[in-house]
Amino acid sequence: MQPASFPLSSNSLLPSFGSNTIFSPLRFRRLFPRIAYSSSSLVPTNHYQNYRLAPTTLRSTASDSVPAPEMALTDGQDPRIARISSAIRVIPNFPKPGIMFQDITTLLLDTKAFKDTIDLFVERYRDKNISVVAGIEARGFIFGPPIALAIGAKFVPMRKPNKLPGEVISEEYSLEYGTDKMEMHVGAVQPGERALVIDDLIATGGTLSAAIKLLERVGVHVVECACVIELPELKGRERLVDKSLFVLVNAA
Ligand SMILES: O=P(O)(O)OC[C@H]1O[C@H](OP(=O)(O)OP(=O)(O)O)[C@H](O)[C@@H]1O
Ligand SMILES: Nc1ncnc2[nH]cnc12
Repeated sequence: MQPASFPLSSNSLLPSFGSNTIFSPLRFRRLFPRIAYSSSSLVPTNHYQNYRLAPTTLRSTASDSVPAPEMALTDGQDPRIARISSAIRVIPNFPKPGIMFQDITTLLLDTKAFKDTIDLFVERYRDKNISVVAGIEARGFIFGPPIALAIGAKFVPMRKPNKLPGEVISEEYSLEYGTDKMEMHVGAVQPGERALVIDDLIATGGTLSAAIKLLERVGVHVVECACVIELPELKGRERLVDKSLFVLVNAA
C-alpha cells in the first residue's frame, strides 16, 4: 500500500516551476514570440463574469517569479509542452465582454498535441495506485476518460445540478456573487479509494475545491488535482489549501 500522499516530484520528463507547473508563458514568449499568448491581465470579480481585461500589456505571472534554479529546469522542458500551449486558442470577449476564453477545442483538433496532453498526465499518474479519475463537467469529461483508461482507473463524472439520473450527493460552493453546486452519484466511489481530479482549467479554484470536498466527504483520498491550464492571477491554487495541483500551461 502506498503512503496516502505520494511525492509527485518533477523529473527530467516533467520539469517543474516549483509549483507543479511545467510551462510558463514568459519563457514561451521568448522561444516563440509570434505565437505568444495575448498579454491580457485578468482581474477577478466573479467566476466567468470576472476575467475582466485590464487595459495593461505584459505582466509577470506567478511562474515568472520562481527562483532561478527552478527556472533553469525549464531549459530542458519537455518539447511537447510548447505544442500543447500553442494549440490552445484564446478567444477575447467570450462568453462575456472582457473575458479571455481559453479554448481547448483547438487542442483537440491537433491529434499530436491532444495525445501529448493525455500522455503527460498518464506518465505522471500511472503506477500511483489511483483507482478513480474524477472529471469535472464539462471539459474534464474530455481529458478524464482517456487518462482513466490508460492508468486502469474508473472514471467518475462530477456534474452540474440535476444532470445525474441516480441518487446523488452534492456540494455547494460559492462564487463571488451567488453559489453553484456539483453532484456525484452515490456509490460511484468507496471510502479509502485514491482519486485524481481532472479539469481543463483552474481559475478561482472554486470548482476544484468543491470536487475535493465532495470526494473527501465520502472518504476518498484526493491524491492530486490536474488541469491543462491555470490562470495564476486568480490564485485558485491557494484555495486548494494543502492539495497538490499539477498544470501543464500557465495562461497570463
Ligand atoms: O476555478 P474556477 O473559477 O472554479 O473555474 C474553473 C471552471 O470554469 C470552467 O468551467 P465552466 O464554469 O465554464 O463550466 P463548463 O465547463 O460547463 O462550461 C472550467 O472548465 C472549470 O471547470
Ligand atoms: N478564461 C477562461 N477560459 C476558459 N474557461 C474558463 N473558466 C473560467 N475562466 C475561463
